[in-house]
Amino acid sequence: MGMIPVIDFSKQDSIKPGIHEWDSTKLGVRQALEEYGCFEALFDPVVEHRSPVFRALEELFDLPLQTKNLCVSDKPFRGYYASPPPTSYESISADDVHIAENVEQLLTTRLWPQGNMSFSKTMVSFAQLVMELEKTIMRMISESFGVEKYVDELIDSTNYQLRAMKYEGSNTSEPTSGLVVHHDQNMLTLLYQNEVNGLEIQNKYGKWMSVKPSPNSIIVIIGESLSVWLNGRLSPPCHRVMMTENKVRYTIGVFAWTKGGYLVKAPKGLVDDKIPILFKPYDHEEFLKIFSTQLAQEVAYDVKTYCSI
Ligand SMILES: O=C(O)CCC(=O)C(=O)O
Ligand SMILES: [Fe+2]
Repeated sequence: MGMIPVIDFSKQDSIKPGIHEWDSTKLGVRQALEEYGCFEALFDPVVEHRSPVFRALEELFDLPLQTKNLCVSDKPFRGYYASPPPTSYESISADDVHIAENVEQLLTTRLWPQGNMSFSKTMVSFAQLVMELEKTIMRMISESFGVEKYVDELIDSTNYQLRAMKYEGSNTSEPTSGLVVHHDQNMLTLLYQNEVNGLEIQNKYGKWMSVKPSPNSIIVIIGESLSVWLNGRLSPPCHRVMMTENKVRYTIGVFAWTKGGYLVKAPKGLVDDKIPILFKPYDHEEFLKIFSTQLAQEVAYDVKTYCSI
C-alpha cells in the first residue's frame, strides 16, 4: 500500500511568501495535489493542542443524546448528526468559526447552558491554527497556478466549518465501515485525528492507501469546489473510513467553502482557447441545499453535476 506525500510546514521559513523554502514547499503542494489530491502536512504547532482537543471531543460526545440533539439542524452538515446503524458515526459542527463567538453560540451555550470556557477556548485556538495553515496552502495553490491575484477575495469569502467526528471501533474481526466512499464537495478539508487510524484514500489507479498520520500532522484533502475554481485542474480523491480496531476514533476537521452570495468561478488566467470555461459560476450554499435533498434520497450528486456546462 502506498503512502500519501508528506510536506513539512513546520519551519517558519516555509510559510512566508517570497522565501526560497516557500517556493519549494509550494512546488511540493502542487505535485502532491496533482498526483493524489491530498497530502500529509507536518505542522509541529498542532502538537500542543493534541491532548486538550481530544479530551474536549470525548467530553463533547459523552454528553447525553438528548443534549447533543439540541444541536440538530435541518441544514446539511450543520449541528449534530448520527448515522443510522450499522455504521456508528457521529458529528457535531459549527460554522464560521473564524468568528470565535460562533463556537460559543453554536455549540457551547447550547450544550452547556452554564458555560464551558475551557471547551470553547480549546476549539477556538485549534481552529485558528488550522485556518492559518489553510490560508497558507490556498496561497500556495493559487500562486502555483498564477492566480494569486484572486486569492484574498476567495479567503475573505470563506466559511470555515469546524466538525468534530466520532467513529465507534469495530467489534468484529472484519473491518467495518465508518464513512462510505465519497469525495469532498468543499474547497479544502484539513483533518486531525487521534491515534486510531481508519482513513483510506484512493489513488488514481484505484488503489486504497491507508493514512497513518503522525501526532504532528494534518491531512489535507481537496474538494470539488476547488477543482471548479481551478477550471478543472486538480481532482478531489475518493476516500472512506474503515474501522479495524476496537477503539474509538476521533477526528476534528476544518472544512473550507465559500459563503452564500459568493460565486465560485475560474479566474481569467485559467480560461483560454485550449481550456474553455468548464463550469457555470455557482454559489456553494445554494448547491448545499440541493445536495442535502439528493443525499436524503440517496442520490449521488456533486458540485460538478450542479454547475457543469
Ligand atoms: O474522519 C476522517 O478521517 C475522514 C472524514 C471525512 O472524510 C469527511 O468528513 O469528509
Ligand atoms: Fe471526506
